[in-house]
Amino acid sequence: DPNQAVKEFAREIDASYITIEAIIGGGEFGDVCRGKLKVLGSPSVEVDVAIKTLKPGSTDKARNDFLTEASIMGQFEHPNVIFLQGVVTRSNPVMIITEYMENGSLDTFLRANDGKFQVLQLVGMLRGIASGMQYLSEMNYVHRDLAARNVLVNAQLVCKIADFGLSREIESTTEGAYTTRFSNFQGGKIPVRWTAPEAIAFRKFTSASDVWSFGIVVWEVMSYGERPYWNWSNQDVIKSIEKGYRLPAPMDCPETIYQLMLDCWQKERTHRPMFLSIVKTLDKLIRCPDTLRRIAQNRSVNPLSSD
Ligand SMILES: NC(=O)c1cccc(Nc2nccc(Nc3c(Cl)ccc4c3OCO4)n2)c1
Repeated sequence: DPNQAVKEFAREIDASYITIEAIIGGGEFGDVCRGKLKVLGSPSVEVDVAIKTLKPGSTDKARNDFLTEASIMGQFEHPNVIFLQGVVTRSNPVMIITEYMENGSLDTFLRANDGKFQVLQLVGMLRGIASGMQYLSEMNYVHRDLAARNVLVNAQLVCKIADFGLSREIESTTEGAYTTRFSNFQGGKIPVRWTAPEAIAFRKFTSASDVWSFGIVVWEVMSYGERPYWNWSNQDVIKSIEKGYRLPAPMDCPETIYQLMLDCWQKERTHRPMFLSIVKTLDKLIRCPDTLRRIAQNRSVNPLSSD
């Protein structure tokens, strides 16, 4: 029962403890705002928070789907997973309150800062994402939609996994991130260019398919937010991957990081690394920066050409 779950895993916050300061984004259910939350027990102390509001007049199903994200988020506690402060459900609008991530979503942040970070900073972001995903996989949570757009960045460049729940933000364009392959989400709006072949073909979503998506996130980060497979159609992406094509190394990408991507994109899911080993690999590269000096060749071959 979604209402029971949100009571069990999410603290009820009185709306009088919340001050909304600005609208910073929008989503499927309503606005995303920046604001302040009075700290319980010390009302003169306030913390920065992000506030997701459910647009008034939403159906009970939309309310349940909206609050499912909070029920899931409320079960997690990890430095690389977005922290839930609580929910407002006893007054309108219904709200989800989380820690505030100053730099917003990772894809937008990277595009706005193209070329501005050292490789070591980019690898540090990836290490955080892998660590958050290792924790979620240990909690037996399969994300199904790991992508740079669903990772948030704070002022210290710490990356945290966000966007939990059954429903998914639905892209407006047909060729957006999500494509309908089945009638409802349990296989429905699939973000094809981030999704492992077995999950596309027969809905086999596992932590190993999340590892495939992580490989695409690595490519997105090293490409400063480039769109995976550029403007290719989703069908061309599926056909090319089936023929063995893989994304080329981004410009100036270390050989070891490109090899990690290729490992995550093994066709056989049992041959892909686990998140635990990915974190260890990234830790070794960060401890020995010389291993990041050798740059991968930036070659690309058109996979659909007849030859
Ligand atoms: N354009 C933006 O959305 C934006 C811009 C700048 C900073 C943030 N920052 C930001 N920080 C934390 C969370 C979110 N968004 C978010 C998510 Cl992803 C899931 C659930 C939830 C949220 O807020 C409250 O409940 N955002 C978001």
